[in-house]
Amino acid sequence: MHIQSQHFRSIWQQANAVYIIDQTRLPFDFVTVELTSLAQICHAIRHMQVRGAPLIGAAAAYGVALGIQQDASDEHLQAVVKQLIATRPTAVNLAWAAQRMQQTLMPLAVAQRAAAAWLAAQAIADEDVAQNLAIGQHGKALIAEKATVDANQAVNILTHCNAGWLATVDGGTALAPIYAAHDAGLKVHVWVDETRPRNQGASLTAWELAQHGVPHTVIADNAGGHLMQHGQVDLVIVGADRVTSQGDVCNKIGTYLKALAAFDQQIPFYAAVPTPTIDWQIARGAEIEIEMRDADEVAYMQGQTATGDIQTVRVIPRESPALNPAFDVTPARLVTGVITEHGVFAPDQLHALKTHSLGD
Ligand SMILES: CSC[C@@H](O)[C@@H](O)C(=O)COP(=O)(O)O
Repeated sequence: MHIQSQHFRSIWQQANAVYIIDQTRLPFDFVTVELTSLAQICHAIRHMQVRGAPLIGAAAAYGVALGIQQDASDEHLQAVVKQLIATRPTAVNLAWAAQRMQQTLMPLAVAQRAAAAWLAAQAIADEDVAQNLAIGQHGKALIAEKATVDANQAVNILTHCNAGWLATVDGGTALAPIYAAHDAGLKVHVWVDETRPRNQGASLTAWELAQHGVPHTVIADNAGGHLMQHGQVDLVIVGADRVTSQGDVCNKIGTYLKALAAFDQQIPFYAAVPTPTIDWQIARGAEIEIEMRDADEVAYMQGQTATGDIQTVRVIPRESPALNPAFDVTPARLVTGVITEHGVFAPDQLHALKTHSLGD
């Protein structure tokens, strides 16, 4: 069976447990995991069994629900929220979702909170799916504009990291317009950046696109600029972990270099994000905390041997240190537009969304 977003969400609740797809096992094994405690949710977020800004937001919401089942007092609820927010610093959806859970639950009687928490988490998950569907429709129009130049030629879209349905509850952000265009019969082809060090592009985006039947090619992270120079990229669409109020885009490390090359080649560069990814508290991308992850993620790579075994191998000298900043910031001046569930906005027009999102 081809596994597509319509068969699975990337996270779901059943009885008093939460289920996820273990993304550290893809593309080789499709494994679902049952999580029954706050500690297990925190571990899954930290170790990237679940990852992607919208998905870790939803995971945090379900984590609050799991964390308060035995004790829903004010003190414990606040401690649970704090613990979840500490798991990863950069994607703002995590703090947004945990804080929204707290704001929803605090006014309720303590005895009502455990049950209400499941409903509140479910609402966050459902909203994410609806937002991504809308992003898909708005972004599809941008792809369709490119397709009208020559309907027989595929529109070539470059993406970085994984911002597909696996990075969200369902539907994806950067991949939502691509799925919508492909499903509507438009010819698309996706250049998939491998996205070292964790290879979310090579392992996850490529897997998703293959399952969905979307034509794509995996490229080394360094190939994008060359392809742009040779007219082989029509537009770039990436996701984001946080977008500031003035439109600076924080996304997986390496995104900035793609934006620079796209700008130089006058290729449109879009970030696709649901509004919970916009941080209205921060104007400048320099204010965002960039997660520094374990250097071993750079020093080692995981792969499958010809006989099917999964192996982890070291790829740098034993004596060489490594550094692993997980995200970078693309300044607003390099960003053509931000594709949201409410439409496409130039970075300097994003503020028009503020009342919308805060009112949500
Ligand atoms: C949809 S989130 C934006 C993505 O492009 C990407 O940066 C991302 O998935 C976050 O990275 P990860 O470190 O895998 O959680």
